[in-house]
Parts: sequence; structure tokens; C-alpha cells
Amino acid sequence: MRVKICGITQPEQSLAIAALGATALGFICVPTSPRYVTIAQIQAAIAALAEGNAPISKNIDKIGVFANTTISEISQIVKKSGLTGVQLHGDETPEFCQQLRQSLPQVEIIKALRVRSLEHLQTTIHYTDYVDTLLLDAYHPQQLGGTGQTLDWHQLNQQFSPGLPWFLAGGLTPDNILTALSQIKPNGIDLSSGVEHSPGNKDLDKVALLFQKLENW
Ligand SMILES: O=C(O)c1ccccc1N[C@@H]1O[C@H](COP(=O)(O)O)[C@@H](O)[C@H]1O
Repeated sequence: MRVKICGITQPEQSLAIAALGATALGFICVPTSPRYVTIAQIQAAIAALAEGNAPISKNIDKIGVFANTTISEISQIVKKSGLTGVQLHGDETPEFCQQLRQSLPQVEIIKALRVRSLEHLQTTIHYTDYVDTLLLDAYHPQQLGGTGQTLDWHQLNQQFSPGLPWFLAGGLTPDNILTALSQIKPNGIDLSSGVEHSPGNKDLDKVALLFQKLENW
């Protein structure tokens, strides 16, 4: 199972989190977020990974999180920083994803859906031809992401079976991860606020605890 730890801002934490077992790191490229990072910060985090000894550090997925921005801005940031994937966390349409794919053919495209209702889940069907991966996050009326709010895993399990690999996100923590995974079987999990001291400052003890819990799963 893929494990993405999102909202990394410090280069040394990217290396430590990779060493603990993360398969993907997320960098928030949304300027209004308290976890926002510049191209230079992403470059520094990726350079730290390249200097790490463990092969996993070099092969780890490096995902930029964007919301409601332009294809040209995303493409520039991806090319300058060395990101391997893009997570679209805003109101991007299937047509937008199709155009982004043409601009960045080698880059993984993850479309996040902030789930307002179970009916809303049906919209994912329109993205299947244009993205590689889906991600489900909880809806919050004021914030785009990193909210710590959870989805209804049990209901989701009964209503959601997309034709694409997908990440479960939204309020996951070392304390609730096994409960979530006992109810639903995503291809990956994505954690941000549940493994941090404060926005952008990850709590490495919580990240270690998460991987300890996953060992017994
Ligand atoms: O983390 C943020 O600040 C953020 C800002 C804008 C869009 C997405 C953001 N984070 C994403 O939110 C989810 C869930 O976070 P949490 O575990 O509930 O704190 C995750 O996919 C992040 O990539």
C-alpha cells in the first residue's frame, strides 16, 4: 500500500520520513496554506533525498499539491522543482486534467475530490480517462485541505469502487488508521495534520508510530 505524508516543509524531515517508510511525500503549492512551500524549498527537500543513503529516498514519489491554478504555473513548478506527481485539490475539471496530461505526460496526476455527499462521488467517473489516481478527502466549507476532518469510511466502502487506484485522505492519524483500514481498502493513504506538531512541522514520533501500526495490519 502506498503511504503519502503530506505538507512537508523541512528538508531534513523529508529524509527522515522517507527512511521511516513513506512511499510518497507531498509538498503544498497552494499559497494560502500554512504548509505552503516555494520552489526553492521543494528543491532543497528533493536534494536532501538524493543525498540520502537508502534507495527508497531516491525513488520516493514527490507530489506537488495544487488548487485552482493554471496549467502553465503547475508545469513550471513541476519542471523547476523535480516533482514526480501533481495532486489537484481544487475544482479542476476533467478537461483541465486532460490538458495537464498533455503538458506533463510523464508526471502522475492525482485528482482529489473533497467529498460533500455520496452522490458527489459519482463525479469521479468523469476523470478516469485523464488521471492516474484519485484521492478522497473530507469536505470543509472554508478550507481546501489539511483540515483533519474524516470521511465516513463505512459508507464509503459501500458506495465507492472506482476503476482507478485511489488514496484515502482526511483526518487520518496513527490512532485511527487501523479502524479506517478495517472498513475500507484504498490503494494508498495520505496523512498531513494527523502526523504533525503544527502546520508544516511533522511529528516524527507520530510518523514512526504510524508505520509501527501498519506493520501489524
Ligand atoms: O495541507 C494543506 O494545507 C492543504 C492545502 C490545500 C490543499 C490540500 C492540502 N492538504 C491535503 O489535505 C488532505 C488531508 O489532510 P489531513 O490529513 O486531513 O490534514 C491531504 O490530501 C493533503 O494533501
